[in-house]
Amino acid sequence: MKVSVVGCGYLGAVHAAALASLGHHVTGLDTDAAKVGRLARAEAPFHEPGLPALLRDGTASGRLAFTTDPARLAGARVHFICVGTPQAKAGNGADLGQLRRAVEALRPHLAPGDLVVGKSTVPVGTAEGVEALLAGTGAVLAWNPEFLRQGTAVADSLMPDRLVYGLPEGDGRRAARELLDAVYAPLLERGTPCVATNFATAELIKVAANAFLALKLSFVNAVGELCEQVGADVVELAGALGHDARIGSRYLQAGVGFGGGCLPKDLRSFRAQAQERGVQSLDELLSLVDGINAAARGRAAEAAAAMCGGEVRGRRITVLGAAFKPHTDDTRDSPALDIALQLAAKGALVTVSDPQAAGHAWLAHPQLSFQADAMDALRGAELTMLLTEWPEFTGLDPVAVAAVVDRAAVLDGRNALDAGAWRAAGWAYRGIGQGSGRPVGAARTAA
Ligand SMILES: NC(=O)C1=CN([C@@H]2O[C@H](COP(=O)(O)OP(=O)(O)OC[C@H]3O[C@@H](n4cnc5c(N)ncnc54)[C@H](O)[C@@H]3O)[C@@H](O)[C@H]2O)C=CC1
Ligand SMILES: O=C(O)[C@H]1O[C@H](OP(=O)(O)OP(=O)(O)OC[C@H]2O[C@@H](n3ccc(=O)[nH]c3=O)[C@H](O)[C@@H]2O)[C@H](O)[C@@H](O)[C@@H]1O
Repeated sequence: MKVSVVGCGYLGAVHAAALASLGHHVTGLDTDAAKVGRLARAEAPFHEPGLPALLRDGTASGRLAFTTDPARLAGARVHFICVGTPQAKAGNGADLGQLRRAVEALRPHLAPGDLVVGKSTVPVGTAEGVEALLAGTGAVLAWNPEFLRQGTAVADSLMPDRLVYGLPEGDGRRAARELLDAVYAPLLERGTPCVATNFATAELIKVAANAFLALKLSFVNAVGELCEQVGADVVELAGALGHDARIGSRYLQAGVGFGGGCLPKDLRSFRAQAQERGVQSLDELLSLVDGINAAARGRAAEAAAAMCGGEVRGRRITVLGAAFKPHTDDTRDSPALDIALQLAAKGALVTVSDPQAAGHAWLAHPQLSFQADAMDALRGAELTMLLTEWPEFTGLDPVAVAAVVDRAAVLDGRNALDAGAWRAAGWAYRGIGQGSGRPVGAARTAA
């Protein structure tokens, strides 16, 4: 089938390439000419494992093209809208400007019977507004939220846990369902569960899923704070909770909290939606989740000060990680960068290393020093902080690292290092939420 994808960022570029791999003819549209240029040359404009191969295959097959010209979307039967819905500059709500402009640009090129499919994450009620914008075109609207994670976006797109269809009331409902089923036929044939519902439920499923993940993370991080005070270990506690199938072990990795372009802004948008409709309990719950997450970053900065003897001013601190999580170059609302900036603001001499995100981060934050190579970044460090658990960092040899730092003290902000191995190599190791009873700040000088 001929389909279009409007907005080719972290979601849209992967969606376009994945649809081409399913056999569809895909044209991707973006307003960013540089991004379109790279995609048209089958180059991924950001780091996403598996995407370069998918782009190369799609381009070579002649089924994948990219453009900045909305007129080239005419003739496609299904149009996926994947533009950004960031947090508005003022308040917690989402900024829907990209969405409105994308629909307006697409509108003149729609034909009766076309299906427009919203994939962007939006506040409840948005689809109804988009439907009104499409009036007179003869096109039908559906909302099909996306659940992919950056870093595993290709696999998540091709093997999702479920599909959600928000379908219109009335005449267009059956046609919308049939077209979506045709687009996702290979996934449905494999037995992927599909939930077909109305617009409002589909919109809320998406934000509720992200808010629930955030809730789980803030829960374990708040419990971790108590663990630290009483000599308990949140890693062991979370492992034990995870054995209970009703709780599950995923999203219980305690540390410096969640970040990225979605969980934080979706949590706040959901809050704004609850607030607008007077659902105070949900508003307050989400506000606590957000507050606990912000506090986790502050506590990591405080722990760093404690490990430096109470004061970070003038101390050389190496931060391992700039991306909001491993396997992406995305630094949007990154806990690692936030903590690095908090420490730099207090006068620490911060050097950051990241296998993929250092370039982005350096452009935005010239007050931090960056080193591409982790060992170079660690040379002379008085405190090492692991804040993004890239395998390049968790696989570091603590003996080799101890030989290049000034003080062998490490704060493991993701509880991802082998604590026993680091301690055995002479390191003062501290994990977040791990109240081992060891005196904080008792860093041993490297041999
Ligand atoms: N990043 C992710 O892992 C996921 C994102 N989402 C949702 O998907 C949406 C997009 O997110 P990202 O891809 O992360 O954002 P992004 O900022 O990486 O991508 C948005 C793209 O849309 C383009 N754009 C803006 N206005 C446009 C217009 N009028 N016409 C054509 N292109 C336009 C931008 O240039 C940019 O390339 C958001 O609603 C997000 O919440 C949902 C699931 C996963
Ligand atoms: O709407 C979105 O954009 C996406 O948001 C998240 O995906 P993503 O932001 O790519 O990243 P996650 O893997 O969910 O991680 C989010 C944050 O939580 C942190 N995290 C995750 C898991 C964990 O156990 N502990 C933890 O601190 C990560 O380090 C990261 O900062 C959701 O997992 C996706 O389902 C959703 O589609």
